[in-house]
Amino acid sequence: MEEPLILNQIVCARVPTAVGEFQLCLYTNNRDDKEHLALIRGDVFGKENVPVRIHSECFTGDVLGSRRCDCGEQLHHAMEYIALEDCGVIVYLRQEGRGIGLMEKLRAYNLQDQGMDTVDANLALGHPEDQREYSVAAAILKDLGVRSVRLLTNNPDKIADLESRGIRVVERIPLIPTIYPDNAAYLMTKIKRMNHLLDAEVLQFVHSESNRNGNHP
Ligand SMILES: Nc1nc2c(ncn2[C@@H]2O[C@H](COP(=O)(O)OP(=O)(O)OP(=O)(O)O)[C@@H](O)[C@H]2O)c(=O)[nH]1
Ligand SMILES: [Zn+2]
Repeated sequence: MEEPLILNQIVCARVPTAVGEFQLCLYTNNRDDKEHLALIRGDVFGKENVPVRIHSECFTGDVLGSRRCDCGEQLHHAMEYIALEDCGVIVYLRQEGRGIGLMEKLRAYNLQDQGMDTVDANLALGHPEDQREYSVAAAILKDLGVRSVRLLTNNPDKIADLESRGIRVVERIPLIPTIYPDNAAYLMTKIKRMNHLLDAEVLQFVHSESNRNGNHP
């Protein structure tokens, strides 16, 4: 049986950003050697209906603004949303590349440039389509005293996983991506093969964009 998860909050520091000030708290745990993070606005302890984003690290999207995916935009939308509410948490999980790491994600990108979609590229490299789980995220939310969440996500598996770990998700807040020629096929795959909850209009737009650009997602 798996060892019980032990989580330690090591340090928190003030981070002023373009959308105001946050506290950034760093956690260690006994399951992996990653420094998982919580970016916190306001007093969330004991609160219900807290806006929460569980974000998986994407160096290319989050730092470089890559348009292969919608990660960078999702992170910034979540920060803006939480700033407007003046309350909320972004749990930043260091599970780069849906858990396969940056090296393998870059290999997967090369396979995608040869015509595979994001799911088949992972499978071709010997990885599951999604290697993530959210035990550390749930433990961080419990550590912060968050009682129920309004989750910023399009991923139904993330909601189910969190709920199975005792986090009450009272609402889903959709994240609507900007569609570019470089991410249209990728978004379509997320809708069709990963059950992501993107609106019908987005689906239609993705269709017309990918047809216009001759892509076949
Ligand atoms: N292996 C792999 N990982 C990717 C690819 N594109 C983005 N990622 C990673 O996918 C993770 C984000 O997952 P997404 O599928 O974009 O979104 P999600 O977290 O499942 O769902 P949302 O909450 O709606 O954002 C990050 O860790 C990215 O590094 C890809 O083509 N291949
Ligand atoms: Zn990304």
